[in-house]
Amino acid sequence: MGSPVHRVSMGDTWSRQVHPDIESERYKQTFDVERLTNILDGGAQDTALRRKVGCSTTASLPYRALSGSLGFSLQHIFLKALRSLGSEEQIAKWVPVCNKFQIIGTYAQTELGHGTYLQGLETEATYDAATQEFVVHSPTMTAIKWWPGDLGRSATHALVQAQLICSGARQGMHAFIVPIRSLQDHTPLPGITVGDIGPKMGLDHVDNGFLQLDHVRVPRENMLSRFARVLPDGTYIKLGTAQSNYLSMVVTRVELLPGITAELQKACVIAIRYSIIRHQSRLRPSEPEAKILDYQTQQQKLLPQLATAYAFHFLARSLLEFLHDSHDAILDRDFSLLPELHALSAGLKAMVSDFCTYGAELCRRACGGHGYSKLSGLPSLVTKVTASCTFEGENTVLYLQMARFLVKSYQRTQVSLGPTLQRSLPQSVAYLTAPDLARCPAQRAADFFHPELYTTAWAHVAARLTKDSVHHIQTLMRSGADEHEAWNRTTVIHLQAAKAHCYYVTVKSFTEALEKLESEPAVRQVLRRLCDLYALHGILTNTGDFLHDGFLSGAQVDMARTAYLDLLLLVRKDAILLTDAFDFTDQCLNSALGCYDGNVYERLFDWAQKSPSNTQENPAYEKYIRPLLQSCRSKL
Ligand SMILES: CCCCCCCCCCCCC/C=C/C(=O)SCCNC(=O)CCNC(=O)[C@H](O)C(C)(C)COP(=O)(O)OP(=O)(O)OC[C@H]1O[C@@H](n2cnc3c(N)ncnc32)[C@H](O)[C@@H]1OP(=O)(O)O
Ligand SMILES: Cc1cc2nc3c(=O)[nH]c(=O)nc-3n(C[C@H](O)[C@H](O)[C@H](O)COP(=O)(O)OP(=O)(O)OC[C@H]3O[C@@H](n4cnc5c(N)ncnc54)[C@H](O)[C@@H]3O)c2cc1C
Repeated sequence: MGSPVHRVSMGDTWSRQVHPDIESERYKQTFDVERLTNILDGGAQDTALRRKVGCSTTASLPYRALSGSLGFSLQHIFLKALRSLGSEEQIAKWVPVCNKFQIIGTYAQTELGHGTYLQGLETEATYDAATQEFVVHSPTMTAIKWWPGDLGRSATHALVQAQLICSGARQGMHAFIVPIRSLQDHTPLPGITVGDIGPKMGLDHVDNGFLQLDHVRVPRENMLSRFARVLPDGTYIKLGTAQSNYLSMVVTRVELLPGITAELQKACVIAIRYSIIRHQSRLRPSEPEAKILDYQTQQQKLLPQLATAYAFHFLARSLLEFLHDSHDAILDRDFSLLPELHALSAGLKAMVSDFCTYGAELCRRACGGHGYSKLSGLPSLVTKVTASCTFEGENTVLYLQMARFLVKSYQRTQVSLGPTLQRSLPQSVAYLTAPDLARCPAQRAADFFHPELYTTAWAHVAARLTKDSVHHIQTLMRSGADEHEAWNRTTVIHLQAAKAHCYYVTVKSFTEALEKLESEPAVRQVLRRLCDLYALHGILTNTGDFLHDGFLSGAQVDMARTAYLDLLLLVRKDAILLTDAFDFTDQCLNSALGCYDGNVYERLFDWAQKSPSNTQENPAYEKYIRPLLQSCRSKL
């Protein structure tokens, strides 16, 4: 019995019955799907709430909970920046008008010439004490704000990140609320040149725009002043750190994780359901054509992606909890947790978006020709999730921020060892001072089904790569390179260390989530297999890192592979139920391949016949085809 949300439509006959191939996969329930959905949502009441407010999937709830009715849009990012960087008075003034959509906000930071390097942003906000205003200006063409979402046609206000100039000095990047369109007729205000940046790879529903500012004046009160203030006479009061005004990016990177993960979850649902319906070739000449999910290579393509989608769900939840636990302290200017929060938000946003993009494309390719059809829902999903590798911070740059944190944490262990250091090292890098196993203790394949064993293995590799990167820098500096050159010539190793650390954090958060499921043995067992699969898949796709110093032997890699291949068979049995638990509606999936009832071919044919090219006159016939055919006939 499917969950309530999945009553199949009462349309055509084929849409009234669930395809027997899918039905048979749901018949053998080894765990309660609805219970798993509840766990993903955070409880049965949360599932009911989500279904009631129309959230499409379990990943939506953290979003909705965070952003209220706004969903994840630029208005949400504008609001988040306001709450992070604004004073209580500014929050009280601007949040209500945002929530009532009396204004439409966007977050305008990136410029034509700079996106990553924030210290290079050129937009200026010069304080004029005579009028107590800031003059916000684009001094060069490369200073034009470029990319902000909803700026092209929609936004009425922009949160403009600009270099503050006051007290005769440049004070660095600060945030200013700048009205850009009239609330009466939506026309650009004086000094504002605004428009759309043109066609993009995807996300066509978002009007990314440009904004050129020509000496636009805004009142002193429009500089967000939680972490810095400008007094009426122009005196600059610093209340935070140089990077305090970067806080809203930290928050957004964390809050994007559920939405990015949902794209991989959707891709898995579509590709796995399709792989049950699609029969192609024969496993044995004497048998009927096989479900393609029964081929080990198809399992190898899709099931680690399913495991990743679950791993990232629990990772996102863990990081959201860390954000909630630390955010209030940071707003109160206790920045002790900010370095770790920044490093985690940067590195994990990079990893989640990288792997969700890779996984979504793998799911698309695993559907063969129909995966290339837009009717599958996969091409637009891939182009959408691809954007997340760039927006909110380009991934390489963000991995390097994580690496910077690892290097600094390790260098602290080099200067002073002892119990006080162990306590003071941030929790996510505590393994840097933990006693390190030189060799993996595994004696047989089954040993790799122990979370402690593979978590330790990942910690070992992350620690080794971090140490390698530090030693590489030190070697280069001993040979005469300065710190900047040494850093740059080590960034390839930094990236390896950051990625291994992110994998370790993900495995750890998944195992910790499982520890809380003692009262759900059946669900816990199926999730445990996914955790095992995620960890072992990572080891087997990075065996070099584990073999490098002999931590794993070749024989042990063979054991891990045996365990992994056995897991594929076990997870395959529950694959459909695990995709059902994400609780996507057919409408949300928007896929002829991924519908709950599995009637793929009927939908493909029905949707194809309804596509515009089949419902409108053929524009090419009169102009090209008929003249061509006639001219060829006349020559016969
Ligand atoms: C798939 C779809 C899913 C969802 C569906 C929704 C679809 C529609 C919605 C789409 C939403 C997208 C909206 C997108 C918005 C944007 O893209 S906004 C713009 C984002 N831009 C960036 O992220 C810029 C990236 N660059 C930076 O963050 C910084 O320039 C830098 C790279 C971090 C460098 O910083 P900088 O100060 O220049 O120098 P460093 O020397 O590296 O750092 C100095 C110290 O500061 C610390 N630090 C850096 N950043 C932060 C931070 N954010 N918070 C706290 N601390 C920070 C850094 O660690 C250094 O500290 P020490 O090591 O102690 O010195
Ligand atoms: C769909 C989409 C929506 C967006 N929405 C917004 C928005 O709403 N508001 C907003 O302000 N911005 C937005 N952006 C802009 C986005 O934040 C920037 O594009 C992003 O931060 C990357 O910066 P960049 O474009 O300058 O890339 P660059 O930094 O120029 O990247 C180009 C290459 O340079 C490399 N590189 C750069 N610096 C370094 C370094 N220090 N070390 C090593 N390699 C480096 C990068 O790794 C990359 O390979 C959006 C972008 C997209 C694609």
